[in-house]
Amino acid sequence: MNWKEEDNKLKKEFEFENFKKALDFTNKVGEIAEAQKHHPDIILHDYKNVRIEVTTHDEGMKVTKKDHDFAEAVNQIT
Ligand SMILES: C[C@H](O)[C@H](O)[C@H]1CNC2=NC(N)=NC(=O)C2=N1
Repeated sequence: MNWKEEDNKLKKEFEFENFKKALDFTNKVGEIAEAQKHHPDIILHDYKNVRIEVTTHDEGMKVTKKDHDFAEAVNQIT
């Protein structure tokens, strides 16, 4: 599935084989966030699932091109 837009956020759920892979992915997402200076909420839950949610705080919590660019960069590492 691609990213869903809900509550003024882009959201996507990822499932991995195990906790280590989920954590590694989480760290890679963090690198992208730092590189783009655009930071998501990253929820690692049920030991092997990661939910990413992103919105643009500087625009009053609205979805902008920055969020779409961020989502595309995350898609590239999955
Ligand atoms: C100065 C700094 O780059 C800005 O405050 C950045 C930080 N990371 C950010 N992350 C997100 N999701 N939205 C923002 O508006 C935002 N602004």
